[in-house]
Amino acid sequence: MVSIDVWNASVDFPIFDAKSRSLKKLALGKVGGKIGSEGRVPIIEALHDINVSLKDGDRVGLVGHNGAGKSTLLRLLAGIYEPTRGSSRIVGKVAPVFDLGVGMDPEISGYENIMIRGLFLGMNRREMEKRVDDIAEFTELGDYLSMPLRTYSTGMRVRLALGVVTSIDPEILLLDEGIGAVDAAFLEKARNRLHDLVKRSGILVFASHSDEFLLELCDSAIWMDEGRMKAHGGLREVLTSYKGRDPFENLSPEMLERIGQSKVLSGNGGE
Ligand SMILES: Nc1ncnc2c1ncn2[C@@H]1O[C@H](COP(=O)(O)OP(=O)(O)OP(=O)(O)O)[C@@H](O)[C@H]1O
Repeated sequence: MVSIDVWNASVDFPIFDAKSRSLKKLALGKVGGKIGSEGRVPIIEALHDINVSLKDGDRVGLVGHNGAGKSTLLRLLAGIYEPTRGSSRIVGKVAPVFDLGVGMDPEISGYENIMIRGLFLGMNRREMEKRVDDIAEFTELGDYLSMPLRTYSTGMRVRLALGVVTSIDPEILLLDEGIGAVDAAFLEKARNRLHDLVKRSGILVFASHSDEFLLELCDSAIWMDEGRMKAHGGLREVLTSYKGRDPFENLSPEMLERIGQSKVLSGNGGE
């Protein structure tokens, strides 16, 4: 059984080379975590007193302004960051998808990169060998898959990365919004694969600024603000408080169909 538990966790980043004048300016800014200082070294408190308990089947969206702590929280949930204070326990294999390009080697071929990236995301060689033809077909890269990755355009790299990411079987899937950067036509094609991926995942946590993606993939949400959890609950209610308007209003008929009528009617994502 997969689960993530975080108790009273904080994550600090001490900044050893900060300049005092620019720091004053930052403290007045609207975005980012809280900057304090212990002794002479300024500390960015990226996360403060976080309590989360996630179990199999949870699909959680992470929302909040730039610098609110979403990516840091994802890294804490992945076990990449240890809490500076408090504690956490992660049960299950984590697939962290923070940057589609991570784990790609420009000097080796597309085929070899499919393998390497799959291993990085927790699959084994046999599992990847079974999937490679399907991924190759999805990317539509044809003979390019035998060429070194450095010869690819940005969009071609994203196709490859999305092909691999959507082929894995994750117990805990942690997604940062990089997937939003793909061109619309290809994203449309990736959409079904993305849905299937989420269906196969035990736990999903997805940081995104896109209502549309959140509505499609999540049913609950956490609102981060200055490193704190400002709200945690049903997707509709959290998005409404965060945005100041109901995201379910004025949805296009296609969108309504995509996210499912029951989710809209239940109001809180069926919680
Ligand atoms: N490695 C780091 N060193 C120092 N400070 C950091 C580091 N990573 C994040 N921070 C700080 O922690 C705070 C939270 O950053 P984080 O990247 O988690 O925000 P975010 O909500 O993901 O933002 P965005 O929506 O802009 O991606 C910010 O104030 C940021 O400056």
